[in-house]
Parts: sequence; structure tokens; C-alpha cells
Amino acid sequence: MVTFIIAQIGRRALFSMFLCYKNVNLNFNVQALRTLLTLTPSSKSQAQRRQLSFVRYDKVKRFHPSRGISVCHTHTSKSSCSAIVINGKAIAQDIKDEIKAEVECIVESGKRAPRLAVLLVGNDAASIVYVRNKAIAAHYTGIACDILRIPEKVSEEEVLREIDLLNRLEEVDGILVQLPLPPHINERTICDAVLPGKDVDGFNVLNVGRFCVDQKAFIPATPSGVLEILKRLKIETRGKNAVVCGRSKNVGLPIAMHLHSDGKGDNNAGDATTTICHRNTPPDQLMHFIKSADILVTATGVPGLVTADMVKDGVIVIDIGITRIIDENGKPKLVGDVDFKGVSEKASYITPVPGGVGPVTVAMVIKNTLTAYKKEYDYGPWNKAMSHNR
Ligand SMILES: Nc1nc(=O)c2c([nH]1)NC[C@@H]1CN(c3ccc(C(=O)N[C@@H](CCC(=O)O)C(=O)O)cc3)C=[N+]21
Repeated sequence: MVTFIIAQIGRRALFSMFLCYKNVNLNFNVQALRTLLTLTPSSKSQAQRRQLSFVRYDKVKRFHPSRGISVCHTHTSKSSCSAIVINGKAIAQDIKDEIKAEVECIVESGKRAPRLAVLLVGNDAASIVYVRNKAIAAHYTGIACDILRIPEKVSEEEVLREIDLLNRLEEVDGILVQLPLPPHINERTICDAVLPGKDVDGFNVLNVGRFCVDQKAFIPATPSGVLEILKRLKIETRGKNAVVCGRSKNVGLPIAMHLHSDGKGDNNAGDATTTICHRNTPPDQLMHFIKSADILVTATGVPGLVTADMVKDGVIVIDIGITRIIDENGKPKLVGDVDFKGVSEKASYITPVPGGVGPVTVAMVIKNTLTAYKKEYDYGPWNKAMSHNR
């Protein structure tokens, strides 16, 4: 194991060089995408509904599939309007810049930088991309990031030992085990082995439980990304109809948990009337619930699940589905759950795939790492008890 870690440290140096190179490109792209245009509201209600002070997060030109790019000046005929496309890359960039500034202050004051350890088991192509994105983001903000690549055939015991080691290392603030894990490894066992105070993924059952009862907790990156988007766009959720399609334990369920909670707890919850639809929701019921949604969150991985005829005018659409397909020209492409072209004609806001929730997810993991470093959440005896159990 020691040899393995030493090998990783060597690799890390190479990886940092790669990151430095990647970072230049990343900054360039993000800068190019940041539009600071402002809209001129045509009426007061429009200004209120669209939260115009925050349009810098949107690609202000409205997307209209049949007429190319157009700007809609009136809300009187909403169906002929098209949605504001939420720019997840710009939101992520802002979050990362805030983190970077804070980390700079920490380091200038003579303290060590925060540190994230990522365990990547096996060679899942998507996981490699996601982990790489997290490492690039960490590097950008000044947070140290170690990626421990572990062969697919590793035993559960071995992974638990690795986590135990990281739990005990004072200088490791955040631990993240990339999912999915190979089928012979129990994900619940692994997630629960991560010390709650270092559990930047929020997958440890203690964090899950605390989040459920709306106490301070690490909230998983994708749900907290969605919350951050809603918060930064100042989208009101209280009393609205929220529909979440998909009930996965790490995405759909926590998002619904947050949206429905009454807002009196620690996490500034949504207080929305929340419905969860899932694979056993009959199609007519799915149609019925989606039609009722003011805020629609989809996290199913079923491309084209939501079409224009299913949504109501002005719906806010957060698309978390991410599926790799081969398009009509034979090229690989990422798509969400929503028929973007059609639905963006009726929605008021919509997140694209890629470039929507994904980049914000990455930024939120990094933000959680800074929170872990600052030891903002008090886990009392849990943090130690879990460690001594091993
Ligand atoms: N322990 C753990 N923590 C996670 O947070 C976690 C995980 N396991 N397993 C898988 C999901 C998924 N996830 C994404 C991260 C980045 C993008 C992302 O960067 N998406 C880009 C596209 C990336 C690409 O090119 O494929 C985008 O939407 O623009 C997407 C999804 C984190 N997850």
C-alpha cells in the first residue's frame, strides 16, 4: 500500500503539470462564455419574473429553434417566447472564483491549503472525465487534489483500508469515492466508512440523515448544485409546485428532500409542494404531474423523457440527465432528459446539457472541501467514533 501511495505521489507531479496546461484552456473557454449583457425589461412583471439583476448567468439571447437566435421583448404571449438558457459554466466560474479568493487568504495567512483526496476505482470512462474535471477545478482554486487510482479488482477490504488511512491523515480535509463502484463492492459500506466531517460527497448516512432533518450537513454535489443555481438566479420556490423525475439516493431523492422541506431548518430549504415521479409512474400520471410543475427537475438518464407538450408555459427546467449518444452524423454527443429544442420554447428558464448543472456540480464538491477544511459542521462524537470503529 505504501508503494502504491508513493507511486501516486510521483504521478501527481505529472498530473499537476497536465492540469497547469489544461487550466489555460479552461479559463479561456469560460471567459468566452461569460456574457454580461443586460436585458431591458418591457414591463415590471417581466423584470420580477425573470430576476433581471441576475441575467449575467444566462445566455441572454433567447434560443428559438425555428427562428434561430432571437430576443423576446414581451411576455404577453409566452408561448411564442423562449427560455433563458442558464449558463452553468458561468455560475461554476463564480463559485470557483469565490473559493479561490478564500483559499488565497488562507494561504497568505500562513496556513496550509485545503486538500481533497479522490478515490477512483477501475476505468469507467465517464468517471475518469468527472474526476478529471474535479481535479482541474480544485487546482484552479488552489485546493490540493490527490487522485488515487485503484484497480477494478481491488477488494472491498482494501478500499476500506485506504479510506481509513485518509480518515486519519490530518492534512486530508475531503474524501470522495467516485461512484459507481464495481459490483463486488458495496457502495453503502464504502460511503459510510468516510468520516462524516470529511465526507464532501454527503453520501455518509450521517450526512444523509442530517440533511433529511434539515440540519447542517454536507449536501451531495448535484443537489447542492441545483440549489445553488436556484439561489443565484433568485428563483422563488416557496409555495411553488416542484416535480422531481427520478428518485436516486444521491440525486433525485435529496433534491426532492430539499425542495419540500419547510425552510425553517439549517439549509434554507425550498418549501415547495413537491412530487417525485419515477419509473413506475404511469405515463398519463407523469404527464399530469409534469404539467403541474412550476419547477421541473429531471434526473432519470432517459433522453427525450420530457417533451414540449408535457410542460406548462413559463416552467423552470433543471435537466440533470446526462447520456452519451451517437447523433445522426455518427458523432458522440451528450444529451439530457429534456427535449431541449421543444421545451425551451415554453420554459422561462432551462439548463442545457452539457454546460448546465454538470459544471456547477463540480464546483460544489470543491466548495464542500473548503467547508470541510474550515470544520464548519460540528459532528461531535460521530467523527471520532466512526474512525475508531475500523
Ligand atoms: N462520488 C461521486 N460524486 C459525484 O459527484 C458523482 C459521482 N460520484 N458519480 C457520478 C456523478 C455525476 N457527476 C458529474 C460531474 C461532472 C459532470 C460534468 O462536468 N458535466 C459536464 C460534461 C462533462 C463531459 O464532457 O462528460 C457538463 O454537463 O457540462 C457531470 C456529472 C458527479 N457525480
